[in-house]
Parts: sequence; structure tokens; C-alpha cells
Amino acid sequence: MAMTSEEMSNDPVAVETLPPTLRLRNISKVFGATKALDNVSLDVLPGEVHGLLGTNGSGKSTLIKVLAGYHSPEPGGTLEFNSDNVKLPLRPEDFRRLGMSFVHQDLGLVPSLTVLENLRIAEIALAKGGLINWKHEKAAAKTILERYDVNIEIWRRVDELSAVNRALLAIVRAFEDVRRRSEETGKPGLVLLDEPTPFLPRESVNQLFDLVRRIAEQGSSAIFISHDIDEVMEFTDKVTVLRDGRVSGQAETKTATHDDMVELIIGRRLEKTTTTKTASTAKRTVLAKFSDISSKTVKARPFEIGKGEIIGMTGLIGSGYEQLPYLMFGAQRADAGTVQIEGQSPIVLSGLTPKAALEHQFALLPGDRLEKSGVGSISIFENMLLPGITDYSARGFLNNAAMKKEARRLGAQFEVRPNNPEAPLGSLSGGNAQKVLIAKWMKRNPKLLLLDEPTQGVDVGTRDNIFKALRAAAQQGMSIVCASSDAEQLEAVCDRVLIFARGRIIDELTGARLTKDEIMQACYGSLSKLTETDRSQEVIES
Ligand SMILES: Nc1ncnc2c1ncn2[C@@H]1O[C@H](COP(=O)(O)OP(=O)(O)OP(=O)(O)O)[C@@H](O)[C@H]1O
Repeated sequence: MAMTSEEMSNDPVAVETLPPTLRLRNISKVFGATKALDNVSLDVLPGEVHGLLGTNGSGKSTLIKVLAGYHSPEPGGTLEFNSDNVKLPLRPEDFRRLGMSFVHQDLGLVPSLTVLENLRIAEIALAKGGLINWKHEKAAAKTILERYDVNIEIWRRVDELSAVNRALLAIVRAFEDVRRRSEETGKPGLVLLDEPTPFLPRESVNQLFDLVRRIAEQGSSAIFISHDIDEVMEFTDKVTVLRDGRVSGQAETKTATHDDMVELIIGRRLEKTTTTKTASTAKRTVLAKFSDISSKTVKARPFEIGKGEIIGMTGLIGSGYEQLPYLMFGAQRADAGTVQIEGQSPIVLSGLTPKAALEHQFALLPGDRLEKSGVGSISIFENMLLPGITDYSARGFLNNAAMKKEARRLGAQFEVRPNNPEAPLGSLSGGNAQKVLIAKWMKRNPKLLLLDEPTQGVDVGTRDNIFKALRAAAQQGMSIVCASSDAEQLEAVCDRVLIFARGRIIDELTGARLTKDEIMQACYGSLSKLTETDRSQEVIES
């Protein structure tokens, strides 16, 4: 059963006899006017997989950064590790000494180095006189991978590995660091996993979870951060929920429900989203027809997008769907194919540039937001309104006050927290920055909005609001492409979903078939649907 902070005692875990591996009491962190952490207390027991949930900006990453020694907490808090009082603030390397290790979302691997070098990076860097005993390093790397029953070729460069193998490697490395430290100290360690699973297909996520579970059975613990409530419920023993920097509640996972979790996260129950989906394409006016888009890894048959239609694109990772928004916008050069907009002469996609796409009123929200779509160092209002800045200038002067007012209105609509248009975009949490960038493109009211994983990293309440905003825009005539691995999102928001396998469109789901389960089934069953001809022309190496 979930408990709110009022129902909890000061001592959150009193049921187990073993002392907690990590015990935090009254940890606070202030950034200017923002209380990112407000007296957070939390225990993680040995062998426990502990979920950390919360809305965007609720303080999850700040807590991890305090533990990594990156942020100094405010005075007054305490940290115990295996019952030892640890002096705060932690210094950057303290976590290693204590037996903690981190897997951040970017995984922290060096892509140009091999698996072996990534696993043994510390030993290789410290090799006496620069002389590396490769025979010894090879045997050590193999032993580590065998220990965790992970089968990855040690001489492969990390940038040649599949997404799941990269994630597995990062987790194995983190657990191995902790295991070795535990051997020295005789005490359990702690691995902190900060959203390591986005974009991974279900079976790969299961593989990662099995690995973490096996390691936890040996006594070390894990903290697991994710916005995917079902994933957290399935995978963890206990959950702590943060809201506005405070612990809003804790729950034993096996007795809590999904709705309990939603309520602890956003402070209210979610109404069922009732989305009005428009009629099928046959009855729509066509906005654009994309014919034979082809690249090194994609060979898509012709498809049309109706005015006011939301089309989902999905498949297993690497099936090609994730490249479609970029190919359709000219952000990635197509080898062949055309787009015909509103019945005009076809435009050759190999010559389409993002500038030309913008002139045709296309917009693209890339998956890699801050890097490709926003400028972290400039203000939120400038980021939001930059594409239409001329609307706010007269006789050479910019009307800053009007821009800020509009940005504040959009911020409230998309629940950007804190809603301060003057703050730099880079000061927002990842999910809040994503809300700003969605608002930016919705505001431009493009004819065709191309989205790559639009709600990745966005919390459950705002996700619902984004769905509603997308549906409302579609009803006003905006056409939207949503490339996503999130079947639940596709079911909630799309009129039609195209399923990709090995670069081809192999199925199309509409009407009663457009459900989360059918989407997942279509993705997993997708390869068997490739015809013999498709197989002989496969465009992606298996
Ligand atoms: N370096 C910083 N300077 C100013 N404010 C910051 C800084 N880092 C975080 N914040 C603020 O602290 C609050 C907590 O942010 P944090 O990144 O911890 O949230 P989060 O729960 O990890 O969010 P998300 O789920 O979106 O990643 C937010 O309001 C954020 O804007």
C-alpha cells in the first residue's frame, strides 16, 4: 500500500532488521528561488531495488547529483552508508570509496574504445609505465562478462554495439565496480540507474532487469529512476516518490497499484483521456504524399498523410521508423523518394533541406532535444518564440514584455516548472525542457509536425496534457507524425500506426486494431511478415 508523507514516520523503513545500505535524512538543495530538494529522507536496504519516481523537476537528478558529489546539499542533512556517518558534501570521488556507482542516461561509456577498454579503463589508465598487459586485461574482461552471464565481444568498439549491449555493458561495469569495492570492505554497495532503459525494446529491458535482480540477490542494492510507472512497479521492491523536491510518499511495490503511484506523483487521479479521433484517410484531404523514401536503412512504400491526421510510426529498435521524421524533414539526406504537398509537383527528397521543409511549414522536434532543438544558454522565452520572432518586432524593436507574457501562457499550458520565461533553458530539468520545445513547435502551428519520441522523459500528468494538445491541434487541421517506441502513447494519440521492420512498412493499424497490445504484437511478429522478396532485398544487416 502507498503511504503519503503525512502517514509516514520519520523513520521510513523499520520493518527489516538489516541496517540500510543508504540512509538519507533531511537532504535539501536550493538553486536560487527553487527548492530542488526539501528535507528528503530515504532508506535503501541491502539487496533492495528501490524505484525513484516523480514529475519533471521534482528533484530526482538533483538527489543523484548530491550522491555523486556534484552538488553540495544545504547544511543540516545527514548521509549514512552501511551505518557509517559520511561527511557532507561528498567530494566527487567519495562515491567510489563508499561503494556507489552510477549509470546515467548517456551510459558514460567511451564510444571509440572497445568493450575491454571500457570495462578495464581504470586499470589500463594506471598501468605502470604505460605498459599494458593485454593478455591479463583480456582474461579479466572475459571473467567479468562471464560473471554476469553477458555475452558481448570484448574487442568490439562500443559505437558498434547494439543499444541493449551498450546498456548491459554500462550496468555490468557499474556492478563490477561496486562488487570489487564490496569485496574489499566486506559491505554491500549501491548502483544508481538514472533512466537507462529509454528506447529499448521490451525484451531487452527484461534482460537488463534480470541482470540487476541477480546482482541484487547477492546483497548489493539499486536505485532505479524512470518515468515508466509499469516498469518501476514490475522491477522494484519499494518506491519513493518525489513531488516539488519533497518525498510525497513511499510504497511497497507489490501492494501498490498503478493509480496509487499516479496519485503520489502528480497529487491527483488521472481522468481517462478521451481523445476524439478523426475519420480514416479515405475521407480526408491529403496534405502530403511521401513516395518510396529510401536511405541506407529505409525503403518505405508510398504513404499519405491526411490533413488533421496523427500517424504513428513504430517497430523494433533499428527497424527504420526512428529515421522517418528526419528523412521527411531533410535533416537526414534520403537517397531517393519524393514528397508531394497538397497536390503540387513532387519534391525530390534527396534535395530537401530543413530550410526548405520549414518554408513548406513542416516542423521537426528531434529526440535529442537540447542538442538539436534548443539552446540551453538562452532564455526559455527566446527558445519558445525564436522561430516566429518577427511577430514580436516592430520598427526594429523587440517587444520583450509581450514575448515573456506569451511564453508564460505557454509554460502554464504545458506545465513547465518553474514557469519563469527568463530562466535559461539549460536550467530546467530534462522533461521540463522537452515541454518548452513541444510548446515552441505547436505555437508555430506547422502544417506537418514531425515528432521523435515526443514524451520521452516527460512525467505522467504532462504527458496526458501533451496528448490532449496534439489531438486539439489535429482537430484544427495540423498533420502530425509521431515516431515512438511507446505503444501506449501511440494508442492514445494516433489515428493510424505504421509498423516498420527492416526499413519497410509491413503493417498498418487503424480502428479496433489500434491498441497497445496489437501494436506490440505487430512489432514483435513483424519479421515473419516480411515477404520472401523483402528478405532478398533486406536493407539492414541482421
Ligand atoms: N543547476 C541548476 N540550476 C538551477 N536550477 C536547477 C539546476 N539543476 C536543477 N535545477 C532545478 O531543480 C529542480 C529539480 O530538477 P531535477 O533535474 O532534479 O528534476 P528531475 O526530477 O530529475 O526532472 P526530470 O524528470 O525532468 O529529469 C527543477 O526545478 C530544476 O529546474
